[in-house]
Amino acid sequence: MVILSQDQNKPINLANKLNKNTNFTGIPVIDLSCPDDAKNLMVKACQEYGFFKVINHGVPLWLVSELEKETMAFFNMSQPEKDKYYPPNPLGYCSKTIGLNGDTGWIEYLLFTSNNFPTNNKTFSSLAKEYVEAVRKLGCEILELMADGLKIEPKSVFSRMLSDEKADTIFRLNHYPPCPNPNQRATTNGCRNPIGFGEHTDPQLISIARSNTTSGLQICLPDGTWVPVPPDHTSFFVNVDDLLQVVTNGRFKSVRHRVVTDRLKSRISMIYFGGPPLMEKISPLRSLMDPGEESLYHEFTWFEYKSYTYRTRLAVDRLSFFHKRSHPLV
Ligand SMILES: C=C1C[C@]23C[C@@]1(O)CC[C@H]2[C@@]12CC[C@H](O)[C@@](C)(C(=O)O1)[C@H]2[C@@H]3C(=O)O
Ligand SMILES: O=C(O)CCC(=O)C(=O)O
Ligand SMILES: [Fe+2]
Repeated sequence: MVILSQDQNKPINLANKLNKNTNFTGIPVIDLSCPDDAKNLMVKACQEYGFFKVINHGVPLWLVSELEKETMAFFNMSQPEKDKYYPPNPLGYCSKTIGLNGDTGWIEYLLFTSNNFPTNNKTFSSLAKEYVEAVRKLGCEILELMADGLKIEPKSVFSRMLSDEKADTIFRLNHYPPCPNPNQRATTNGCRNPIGFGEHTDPQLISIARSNTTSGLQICLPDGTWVPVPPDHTSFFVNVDDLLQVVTNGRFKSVRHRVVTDRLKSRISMIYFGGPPLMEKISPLRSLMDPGEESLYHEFTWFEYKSYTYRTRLAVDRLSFFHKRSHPLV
């Protein structure tokens, strides 16, 4: 097992010291050029960790690196220039504050929807649009493989929610500047590295992330151990989000994750959040459940879940509010 040393992101091997997760062999890697293997390995990864990396994904690398260049150019602008796109409300530019409920991080970001780009730079907005469309298609392909791997019909049972013209897509460009000053190194929950983005689960169905070569992303394993995700700028990292946990009646796990900053290097990440139409009703899929199996969650619309989410702090376990055992009468 690998965890982070106190000062830096240097991994230290504690496999013999902690008797936890000694069978964690690293982030699952799914090769999309072999769909028959991919669907089974994906289901396993979603059940065990709610997280995996995809390779041979088909998203053109030129598009990814051009968008990264434009993103860097945006964040390299002067603060007054960037502040023209502030406040996010909820879409736009923001620095240090995350959400509206008191969360902060060593981060600045741009948040927008697929057809609502906040800056007036034409190259930047058309690259972002093309990128979001390519990653949305990748998301549909991944969700179809998941349905296939779970042996449920139709294959589009999950992906139709991302391909719907009313799908609630959010796109986020994050910049984590280097954080050299120990006084600014806010720490949380036993994490001794400065926090870029505090721990949370993503509320949507799936999130698809790509970052530059700087490390920082960590995921929480089911036993509570945090493990670093080695960066890979040519691949995508896929998170199971809260809604996918609900529709699979808890078979897939929504992954808790966070980002720590680096002392010297800046980190850029681009994340597509695939949400369904706001009025989509979310509940466990009957076709997936065993005979006699009870639904773990109350039914809700994505609008209800999203509204609740945006009223809560980042680290809150939001799904428990909709869990029948925690709230039998809701
Ligand atoms: C503190 C918050 C930021 C967030 C909305 C929330 O109230 C709780 C969930 C957060 C999150 C996490 C995943 C995505 O980055 C995000 C855009 C989302 O949909 O939920 C953010 C929200 C945000 O940054 O506004
Ligand atoms: O920057 C990252 O890699 C992850 C950020 C994140 O979790 C988010 O934006 O929801
Ligand atoms: Fe996230």
